[in-house]
Amino acid sequence: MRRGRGLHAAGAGPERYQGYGRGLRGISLAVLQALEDGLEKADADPSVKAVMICGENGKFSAGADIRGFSSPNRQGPSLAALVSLIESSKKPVVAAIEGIALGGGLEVALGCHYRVAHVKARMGLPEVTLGLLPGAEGTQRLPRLIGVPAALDMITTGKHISAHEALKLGLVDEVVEANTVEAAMHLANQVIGQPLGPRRLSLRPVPPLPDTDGFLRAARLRVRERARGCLAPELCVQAVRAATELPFSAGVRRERELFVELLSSGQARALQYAFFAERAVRRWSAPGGAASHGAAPRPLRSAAVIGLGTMGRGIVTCLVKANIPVVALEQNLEYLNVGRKAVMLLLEREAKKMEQDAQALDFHNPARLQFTVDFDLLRDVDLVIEAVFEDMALKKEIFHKLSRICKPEALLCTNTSALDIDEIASATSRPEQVIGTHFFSPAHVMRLLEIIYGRHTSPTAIATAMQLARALRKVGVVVGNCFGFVGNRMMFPYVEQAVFLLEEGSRPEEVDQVLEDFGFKIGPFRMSDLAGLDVGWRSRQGQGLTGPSVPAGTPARQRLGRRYSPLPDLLCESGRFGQKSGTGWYRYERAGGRTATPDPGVHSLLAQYRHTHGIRPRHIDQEEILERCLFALINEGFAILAEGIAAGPEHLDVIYINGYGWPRHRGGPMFYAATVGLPRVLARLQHHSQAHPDVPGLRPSAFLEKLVAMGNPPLKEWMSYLSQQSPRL
Ligand SMILES: CCCCCCCCCCCCC[C@H](O)CC(=O)SCCNC(=O)CCNC(=O)[C@H](O)C(C)(C)COP(=O)(O)OP(=O)(O)OC[C@H]1O[C@@H](n2cnc3c(N)ncnc32)[C@H](O)[C@@H]1OP(=O)(O)O
Repeated sequence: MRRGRGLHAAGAGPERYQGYGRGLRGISLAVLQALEDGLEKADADPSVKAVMICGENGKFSAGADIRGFSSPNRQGPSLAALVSLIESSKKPVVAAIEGIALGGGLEVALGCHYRVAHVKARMGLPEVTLGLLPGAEGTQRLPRLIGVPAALDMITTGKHISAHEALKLGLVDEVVEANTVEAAMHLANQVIGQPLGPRRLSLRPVPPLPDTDGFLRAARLRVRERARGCLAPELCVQAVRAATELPFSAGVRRERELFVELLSSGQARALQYAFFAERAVRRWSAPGGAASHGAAPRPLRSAAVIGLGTMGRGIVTCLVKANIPVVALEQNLEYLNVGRKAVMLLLEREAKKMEQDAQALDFHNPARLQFTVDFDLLRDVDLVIEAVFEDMALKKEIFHKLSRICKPEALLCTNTSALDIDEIASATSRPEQVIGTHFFSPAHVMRLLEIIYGRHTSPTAIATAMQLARALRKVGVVVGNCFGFVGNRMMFPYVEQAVFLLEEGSRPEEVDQVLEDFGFKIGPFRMSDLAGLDVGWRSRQGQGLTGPSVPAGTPARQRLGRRYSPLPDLLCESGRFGQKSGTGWYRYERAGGRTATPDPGVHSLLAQYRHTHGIRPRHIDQEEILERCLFALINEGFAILAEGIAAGPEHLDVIYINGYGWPRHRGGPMFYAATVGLPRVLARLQHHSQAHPDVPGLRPSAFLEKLVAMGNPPLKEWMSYLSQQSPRL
């Protein structure tokens, strides 16, 4: 056996090529070149009878180098040419797929005549998640191999499938549990001399459907609806349509045109930014120079959750799914039984979704999941997540108890969406072990975990909380401690603007529509109805903004010298709490219903309100709705960055994409601001601020002003313009 640079060759029998994507950096030009040279050599060498291609380090390939798309003409065409070269080889070529074969990696495998996969391998065409489509002829070969419905599903969702699924679909020829490379070599030896024509996918017809055109039209509508303005899924459908209507070579040309269209759309740039931002936020920094590279997490072998309300139930569910044994605690048996039933129901549902892995959840086993009212059972757990309702006194009481009962190294987390972590930590004797873990509802579904360090939180505690996020398959983002942290703090001015727009003349459904057309999953009013209007009402009462504690004579629409809208309070006072009560900003089919219908009752309440306060309603166009809501949110983002509450704009963007339904193809609010251009964002904020001088949220942040004065630098450089890093970081 000869060994070259990641390239292995056997004399007689199969030639073996290795070297796909060192680590996970994507297919490099060197690998492309090595494969091309090797294939040519193998074809020319009569002693070589077959060829086997495998990956390095147990991974076939993560696909093309995503960072290389900024210079696509260098890498792109040569990958497609390589796939064709493989397919046209006169000797059988077998792919040995271990680990992953994604994107361009799977397209290379599709160029091979046979594919053998390890049982744990995963395959997929995730280009759509990067705003692209499989551009190395994958949209033309895959439907020819597995048919239009299955190919379309893989290409438009980007999902990864298991080796067994791939075998079922006919994507691979064999699945092995032992040595994949040996099995591929064995298969290569067996097929030497067999005709290759039928194995060349480009020569095969696409398997017909009874009504291919109707199927594709329906698919296009379906993906368009799901995509919320993202182009890639729809163009993926068009590329697959080309496979059904055109000869292979014309289909490839169409695929390339569509690829180039996507590449230049701006959405691809946003989605690729989001991909790298999600990885960048894994690196964190905290007070005193502590950072991810210098902090090791503690092991997480067991956990406890306190409080089995909506959040607690979801948190227990994701801990069980992550194989972490859980003690679930409630304050009394009545609440415990209600909570237990709800958790079991959630877990049954999750088990059903997971199908073959359901057994592994084993949640009826008390060693895996135990329900109790006894705090003493928390003595030995590695981690406690308190998830009771937002009441500072209650939380402090619980943390005081925890610091007496739990072992000294236990991580003490509070699931809060706004409360002061330092104040909660002050109730314990070990504030360095206290950290905020802000889960998003439903906690077993939403990917975001906002991790909030307090003044005394130790680097080990932060590292352990990040480890928790990873174990739960969530995106953890480390942020500083302030009211509302990052996500909710940016949300306040956004929602505030939405309500002010209602005062001035808009209707809830108009505002929601504009923001949903922008790409948000749901607009601010539908969102408030879903979350429950009483939550904010209670919080405002607590802050003394509404209710009996407001001093007599306070103007109805003013608090502390700034504009205030009592509209949400009025709704709550009339029993409109959102979905749970059947009425809120919309009306619903029943209490707990989910279908929002514009409510004439709200329209007349608004008319009455404007009349009472002498507001003459005006028509507000879409642009103003967008600008006032989004730029207010972005403006708060700049203030957060300037205060050092987050380490960079990527953190804010990842939080918004994963926790607040911000459209991923717009890259997050700060990326969006960069796309719009900071000078324009500033100018429009100045304009709206002049029109509404009593709204501080519209007053441009000094950091935004500075960035504009510095010539609108690229987002990557923003943080270097802060005169000094905040003491928090
Ligand atoms: C103007 C004229 C133009 C004409 C052109 C016309 C023709 C065009 C032809 C184009 C050919 C297109 C070919 C193909 O269709 C396109 C592609 O292949 S796109 C890439 C598809 N692949 C992916 O999307 C996979 C992305 N990666 C992942 O999903 C995950 O990383 C993983 C592989 C599942 C592994 O997950 P983890 O184990 O959790 O590891 P990480 O995610 O942390 O990754 C580790 C490290 O690796 C980096 N990385 C991973 N994949 C890539 C990649 N494909 N490219 C570059 N870098 C990658 C990742 O960023 C991490 O880096 P770190 O953060 O640690 O620095």
